Amino acid sequence: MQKEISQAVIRRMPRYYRYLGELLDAGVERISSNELSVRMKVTASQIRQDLNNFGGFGQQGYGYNVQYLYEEIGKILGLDRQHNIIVVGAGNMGQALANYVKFEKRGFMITGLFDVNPALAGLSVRGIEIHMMDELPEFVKHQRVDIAVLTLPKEKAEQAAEQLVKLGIRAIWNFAHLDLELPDDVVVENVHLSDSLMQLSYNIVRRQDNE
Ligand SMILES: NC(=O)c1ccc[n+]([C@@H]2O[C@H](COP(=O)([O-])OP(=O)(O)OC[C@H]3O[C@@H](n4cnc5c(N)ncnc54)[C@H](O)[C@@H]3O)[C@@H](O)[C@H]2O)c1
Repeated sequence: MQKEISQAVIRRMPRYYRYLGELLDAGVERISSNELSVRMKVTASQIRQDLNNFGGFGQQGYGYNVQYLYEEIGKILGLDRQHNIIVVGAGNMGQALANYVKFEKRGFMITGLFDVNPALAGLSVRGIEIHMMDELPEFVKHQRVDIAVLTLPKEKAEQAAEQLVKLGIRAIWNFAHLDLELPDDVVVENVHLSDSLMQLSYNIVRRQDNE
């Protein structure tokens, strides 16, 4: 059985991946955990500990091979395979996500948008068609869907998620403002930009109070 890795470690992985990608673009072939720690502002021991969860990857006296580490972390994060995505709720947020081309570079392919507003039927965003919700069962029957993105009003999110789960979708990237609770075999990532904004606000206030 695979060793269970803590979610805290997993949450740090995309950041390693991003930094290593930047190093690769800059032509850096190898890096020590000390150098990486200075760039990333985390301790070298944290980096070693994190990467040891997956078997290390470093060599004593050599450091890390950037290309190798980048690819290995990519595999850990499942970026070595294609994920087909549908977007449920083709309003501002849904269309903005569909317009973002960089997801494709990482293997996340948006294959369809879905909505209930008949005014959007048959329109497309960057060549990706907007379908009506009642077409969803047929779509899912013919096309593999790995992830559903929820960008519809909060009040409609729970019901839509249940429908998606019934249709066999096992991963949900939820942008609606509620924390979805779904069966254990469904993975959910709730994204709340406003949480991040409130965190920023807290730090602004704290700084002002200390001035
Ligand atoms: N998580 C975040 O950080 C974040 C940031 C911005 C917005 N949001 C949330 O994202 C959601 C969408 O925001 P928006 O600005 O794009 O809103 P919007 O009104 O522009 O778009 C919502 C779309 O969902 C469609 N819709 C309504 N009911 C539906 C259903 N049952 N099935 C499918 N589609 C349905 C509407 O017709 C509309 O096109 C909202 O819940 C909003 O609160 C979240």
